[in-house]
Amino acid sequence: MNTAPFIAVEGPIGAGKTTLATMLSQELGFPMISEIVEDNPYLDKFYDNIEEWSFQLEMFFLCHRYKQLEDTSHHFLNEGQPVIADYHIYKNVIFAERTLSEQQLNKYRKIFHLLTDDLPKPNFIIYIKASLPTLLHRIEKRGRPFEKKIETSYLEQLIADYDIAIKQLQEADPDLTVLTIDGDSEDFVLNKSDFERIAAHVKELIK
Ligand SMILES: Nc1ncnc2c1ncn2[C@@H]1O[C@H](COP(=O)(O)OP(=O)(O)OP(=O)(O)O)[C@@H](O)[C@H]1O
Ligand SMILES: Nc1nc(=O)c2ncn([C@H]3C[C@H](O)[C@@H](CO)O3)c2[nH]1
Repeated sequence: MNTAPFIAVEGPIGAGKTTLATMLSQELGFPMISEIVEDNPYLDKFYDNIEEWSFQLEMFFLCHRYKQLEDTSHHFLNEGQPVIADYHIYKNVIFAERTLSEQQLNKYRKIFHLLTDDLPKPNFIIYIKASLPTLLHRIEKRGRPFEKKIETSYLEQLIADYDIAIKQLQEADPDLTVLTIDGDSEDFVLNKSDFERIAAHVKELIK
């Protein structure tokens, strides 16, 4: 079990996870681990045809995150070095439940548990909640070509899935601290005082 702070920034697609995790990593001086996007060979295909490519994509994310968290455990957390990540490993399940068929999901769950049960889990989650218009605006602003195919209904479902999942994680682990940020009203990119308030809150929590 890791005792050093392990912070995960979470929230639906485009909520600002990577942006906030990067800013906090600089502010706190913690190394950051970040998910693979541009070099992911399946994302483009997946958004073209979710049914056809979901198993490949979910397995790709799972294997990539597994390796990253194993390395993080060896090199940082086991050495008492705090870490910040722009994802929580449970994100795999949130997406898999939304994208896989029942049969695929049964197989996936077994592999997920085999791979992740003994991995270090974050003791802090910064959950960026944001509404559909905010997410659509940020995804458009970021301009990844393959994300132009994202359906509004998919995003809407993920917003609801995230609320449920964060609650479940909290209920399952009394030692987990969740800091929820209103991504619609708090603008940590353009408003310096918003970021300073979030950073001060995080510093207080991990003291
Ligand atoms: N609080 C904010 N105010 C304004 N713009 C923001 C804010 N947070 C993020 N952005 C912008 O929104 C876009 C998406 O942010 P980012 O890539 O950090 O999201 P993400 O949650 O990591 O996305 P993904 O789920 O795809 O990994 C970026 O262009 C970023 O600059
Ligand atoms: N299906 C699916 N499963 C995941 O575990 C997952 N993690 C991230 N993503 C998508 C969201 C962004 O478009 C892009 C970058 O975060 O990748 C995922 N998609």
